[in-house]
Amino acid sequence: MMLVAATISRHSVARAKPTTGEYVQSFARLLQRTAGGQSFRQGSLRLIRPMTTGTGTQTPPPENFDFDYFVIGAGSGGIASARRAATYGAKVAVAEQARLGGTCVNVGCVPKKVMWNAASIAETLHDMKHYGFSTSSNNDVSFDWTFIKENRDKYIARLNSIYERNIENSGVAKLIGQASLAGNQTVQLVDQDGNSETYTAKHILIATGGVPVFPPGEGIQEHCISSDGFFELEDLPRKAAVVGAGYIAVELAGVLNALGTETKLVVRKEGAIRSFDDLLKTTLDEEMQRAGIEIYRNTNGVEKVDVNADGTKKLTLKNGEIVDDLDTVLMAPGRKPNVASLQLQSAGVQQKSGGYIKANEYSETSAEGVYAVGDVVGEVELTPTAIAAGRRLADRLFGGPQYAGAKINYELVPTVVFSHPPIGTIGLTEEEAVAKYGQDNIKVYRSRFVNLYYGHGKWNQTTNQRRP
Ligand SMILES: Cc1cc2nc3c(=O)[nH]c(=O)nc-3n(C[C@H](O)[C@H](O)[C@H](O)COP(=O)(O)OP(=O)(O)OC[C@H]3O[C@@H](n4cnc5c(N)ncnc54)[C@H](O)[C@@H]3O)c2cc1C
Ligand SMILES: NC(=O)c1ccc[n+]([C@@H]2O[C@H](COP(=O)([O-])OP(=O)(O)OC[C@H]3O[C@@H](n4cnc5c(N)ncnc54)[C@H](O)[C@@H]3O)[C@@H](O)[C@H]2O)c1
Repeated sequence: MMLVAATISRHSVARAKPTTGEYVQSFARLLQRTAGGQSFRQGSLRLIRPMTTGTGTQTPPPENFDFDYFVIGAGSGGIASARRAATYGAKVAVAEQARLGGTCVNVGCVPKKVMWNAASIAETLHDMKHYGFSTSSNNDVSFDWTFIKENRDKYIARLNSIYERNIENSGVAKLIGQASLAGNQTVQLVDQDGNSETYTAKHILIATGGVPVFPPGEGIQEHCISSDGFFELEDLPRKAAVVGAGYIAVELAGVLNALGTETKLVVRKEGAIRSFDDLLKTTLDEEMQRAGIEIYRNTNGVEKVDVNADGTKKLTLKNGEIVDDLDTVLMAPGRKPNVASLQLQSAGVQQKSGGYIKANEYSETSAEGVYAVGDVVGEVELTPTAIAAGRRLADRLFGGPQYAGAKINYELVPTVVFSHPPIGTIGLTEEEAVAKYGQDNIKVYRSRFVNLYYGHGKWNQTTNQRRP
């Protein structure tokens, strides 16, 4: 019993040493609070009873861990892994500091796809005349950004609730707060009021995802938004610059352009999505321009952002070009791992280039009993890979001998860019294949054809060109 109190005083913040009874009550209160009053599956929690080892490190005996599995981050990978582990009867907790569902649900795939759908409808409306449709005499179709934003936000709130129910129905304990590693097999959780609790777990999964980055440059941090900010926009921008050349840049530039924003895409080198096959990137480049996106090439990036007297923004690019009169500047130069709050060093978790967590194909980090999946490991930053890695890890840890070899393979992952038009790819690019197998061992088959959608009406048979 003394040992319980010792754990509390060691880990809890700004509190008098409680008695065991107080501890049990406070733990029960925390569970009530974090689980929204819902009860966990019977027997899913135990008291912390630490032992002092010869080195002074307190390590609970295995049978006394609070949880079999403590997952940090309730995003794509974390929730999938936690719920899978619970199906095997493991005692599981998932800690989340923000909204359930993580990046994909709140500021990623889901709201992006809602906007991609809106943009696709705008394009269909544009094409309708080729199919015999017409509107009233002035041919006007209006678009209400506020309407789509409010409905999108409501949909996401509904998804947050569905995630909450799914977690509860799986018997996983939901803990709200910021989690960090606190030494061997121990996690500290600080809630929004600053209260801190400590939990022990046999296995700890880090699934904390990533966050957008801003490149260095005068005025960039203050006057630009990231993809997170895009989903907070209250109005459709009149004129916008999107800086970046990856998935997010081309996807959001495509949405803005299709919905009516005068859109500039600013890339550092010759074009966008440079890691994709040449056929894909050149076709997309042509299509983006045809749709009206102006591409600023070989800019080397943004030097600075100024605000004009009328509140519009001016971009000065590193090649000297100016992009002026902008009401929105969206920065999409990549993301970084969300590790700042984790105290990785306290458990000996090593990082690699870019700050990503080093994890092997079994999702094991350099610290025993600590694992990492999803964007935080910086392999293939997609929702299905985070889910697959999370589930395979749970299978291996809790699913019995038939899953002893379960691991994640990041090769041959299909991927789609929700550009306009969308593009998809899987496996090596031609360039990578040549580098790997030699030019003589590679055969390339190309097929190019006019989609029937354009064949009728939109295709000018005389010039053999697409009509606007
Ligand atoms: C704009 C955009 C569009 C995208 N579109 C697609 C798409 O179409 N298809 C696709 O496959 N992928 C897409 N992605 C990528 C996809 O969202 C991510 O790959 C995926 O969400 C990664 O899942 P994760 O579990 O690694 O992390 P996340 O989903 O980011 O979850 C991490 C969670 O951990 C929480 N957290 C972080 N630190 C702590 C802490 N210390 N304590 C407690 N909680 C913590 C975070 O709040 C977050 O909820 C998109 C991303 C963006 C930004
Ligand atoms: N459809 C999807 O599946 C989807 C959609 C969005 C995001 N994602 C995932 O999220 C990840 C992050 O997306 P992202 O677009 O932020 O990153 P990204 O790594 O795909 O692209 C970032 C781009 O910005 C460029 N860049 C870097 N620094 C720059 C600077 N200072 N100025 C101008 N450009 C600069 C880079 O050259 C790169 O092309 C993606 O890699 C992808 O895995 C997937």
